[in-house]
Amino acid sequence: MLTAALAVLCALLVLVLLVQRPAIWPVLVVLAVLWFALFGVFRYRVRSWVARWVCGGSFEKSKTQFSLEPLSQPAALLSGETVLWYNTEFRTRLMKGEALLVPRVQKVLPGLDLQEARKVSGQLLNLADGVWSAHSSTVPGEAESMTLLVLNEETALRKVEAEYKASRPGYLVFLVDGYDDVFSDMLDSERARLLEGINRVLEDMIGRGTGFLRRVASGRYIAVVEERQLEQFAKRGYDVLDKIRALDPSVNLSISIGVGRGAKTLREAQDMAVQALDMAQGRGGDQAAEMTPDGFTFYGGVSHGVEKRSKVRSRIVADQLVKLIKEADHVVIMGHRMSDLDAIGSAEGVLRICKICDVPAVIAVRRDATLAGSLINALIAAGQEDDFIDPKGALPIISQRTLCIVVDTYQLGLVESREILEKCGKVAVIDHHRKGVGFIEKADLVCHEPYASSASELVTEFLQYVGDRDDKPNRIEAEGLLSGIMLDTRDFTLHTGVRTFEAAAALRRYGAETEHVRQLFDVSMVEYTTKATLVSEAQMYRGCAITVSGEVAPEARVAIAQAANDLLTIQNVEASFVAVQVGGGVNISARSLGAVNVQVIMESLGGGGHQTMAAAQLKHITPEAVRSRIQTAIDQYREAQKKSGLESESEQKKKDKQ
Ligand SMILES: Nc1ncnc2c1ncn2[C@@H]1O[C@H](COP(=O)(O)O[C@H]2[C@@H](O)[C@H](n3cnc4c(N)ncnc43)O[C@@H]2COP(=O)(O)O)[C@@H](O)[C@H]1O
Ligand SMILES: [Mn+2]
Repeated sequence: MLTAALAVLCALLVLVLLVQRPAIWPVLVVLAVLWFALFGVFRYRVRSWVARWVCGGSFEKSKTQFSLEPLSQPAALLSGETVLWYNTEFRTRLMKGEALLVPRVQKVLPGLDLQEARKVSGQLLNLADGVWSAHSSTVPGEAESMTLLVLNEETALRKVEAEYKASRPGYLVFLVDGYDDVFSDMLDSERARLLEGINRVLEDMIGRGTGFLRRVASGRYIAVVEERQLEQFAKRGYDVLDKIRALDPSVNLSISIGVGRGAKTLREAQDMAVQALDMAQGRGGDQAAEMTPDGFTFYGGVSHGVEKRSKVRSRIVADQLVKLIKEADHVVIMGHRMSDLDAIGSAEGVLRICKICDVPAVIAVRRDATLAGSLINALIAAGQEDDFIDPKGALPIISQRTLCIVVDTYQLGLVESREILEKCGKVAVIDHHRKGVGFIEKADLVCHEPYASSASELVTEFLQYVGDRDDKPNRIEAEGLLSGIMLDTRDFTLHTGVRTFEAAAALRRYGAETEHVRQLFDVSMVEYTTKATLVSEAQMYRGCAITVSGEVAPEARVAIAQAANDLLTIQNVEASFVAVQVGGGVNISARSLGAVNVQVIMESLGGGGHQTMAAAQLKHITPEAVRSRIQTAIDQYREAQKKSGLESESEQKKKDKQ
């Protein structure tokens, strides 16, 4: 700064002199020529004079300088950030042989950060077509600080490192979704054509690299490839999913892919791939799930899943559940926070199984924070008040022999009480939600069926395999289970399979009255008016109805979910999003009729759920900001749909009009 100011001052003085005394022009020219000539001849000397001036006489021609000069690595001496001296290696390898007078170090070594270079690991720099590690040590002294900089060329080493990383093995498992269902009724020739198509697509995908692919069972393949190839797959969003789907759009053909990436060993990569496949399947299939040491990443999942469930498995799980219950001293059953009719209905069904097994059991529920108050009240009125306990009240009865049965959620973060879960010696989980991250690990029994409509449907099936003929739920319990099914299928309009109706028929046989079930859904006047306002304020965006609102009455929170449901009954609404301010944040309920996967959209906002019913809770944000986040998420989803050839009807119509 000071130098620059002095230079400007000198230039100004010379200018004034030249104007005042034009006669000195020739003298100035001679002086300039002399300066350049002397500088050319003595430039190395000048540099050493400057170095001596700054470093003191002790460096120039000192033993230190003589020892640094022949060093095989480039070395330089800096004052502050100015290069005062450098050895021959530095000049030839980093300055292309050019000798610069006191340049700034960042000019010679772009990107150098002296603080970084001072660390033990040094700083990696890309310089002169190579990779260098820079190490420095500084003698403090503010502007007069002295720094010794030494550089090591690591180009070859880094190439080996990059190659090592790029050639690490990754493991993939491919599974054709619902293989038996898809191929069982097909003509042999048709099956052969499709299987050949799948083989071709997968061989083409894997064959491009150095890896290999093997078919290990019907509809199941494994592959081992290099990391560089996995990087390409991820970059292309696992477009193999689209290619498989496109093989025959008239059949519901899709695959799920589990990928183990970044593992230390091949065995670990295989374990990760199997876990990831489980995740992809648990989320409804037709997607790729990558597992790395940092967690899961999902690709695809824009189409409908294929049902994959067997009654045999249901019976096996029922037997295992009974065994666990009989081994326990107590059973504590709980659902998710802000429990609903499915959580309490299925919990009550499990409680009936415990009663059949003659093991003491209770449902832990916060009665001041539930959406199933109508069902709880009906059960209390029927004399079953002892079935319920506040989560805190349940803690004293829990021992290492106590079994905790979690229903209607698999997520650790959503359970009614984490303390109960942690205190119980054993845990069983019964859930129907598509899988996301954050699930309860190390459960002794997991019944996770994303193809079931509800937890109540699963528990109704178990009840058919437990106890004797007369050991059945009573009328109110059956109505609770039926209300759970009706809640999650939106009165049998969505997510229903043959087994949903079989379960409903069984509940009817146990005495469930549909009129009573309907009454469990009755709303208060404030809930109804809140819902009506939310519905009336909706705006359309790319086939989706979006409502954004400020706070609603706390006792009318269920209206958020109900408004999202009701918006779907409006023509041309493929999905609905109701965003309402709750404290400093915003809660969103999202619903669809199946053509749009709202789980994927809500996941992009940090929430989750399943294909037709999902939600998210955003913190520290205004409702209007949420509107634009929802719209961006819809845009991204629509683009992904377009890429997969699964454009929605409304989007297609809009295009046709243009
Ligand atoms: N952060 C999250 N991460 C993952 N998954 C999440 C998250 N937040 C919510 N979810 C899941 O998303 C779906 C939808 O939730 P929702 O709040 O929009 O709707 C649930 C209830 O509020 C709603 N409901 C309860 N009682 C009634 C009623 N009487 N009438 C209408 N609607 C009602 O129904 C939804 C029940 O969902 P379920 O428990 O999953 O069956 C949900 O899956 C969250 O778990
Ligand atoms: Mn629920």
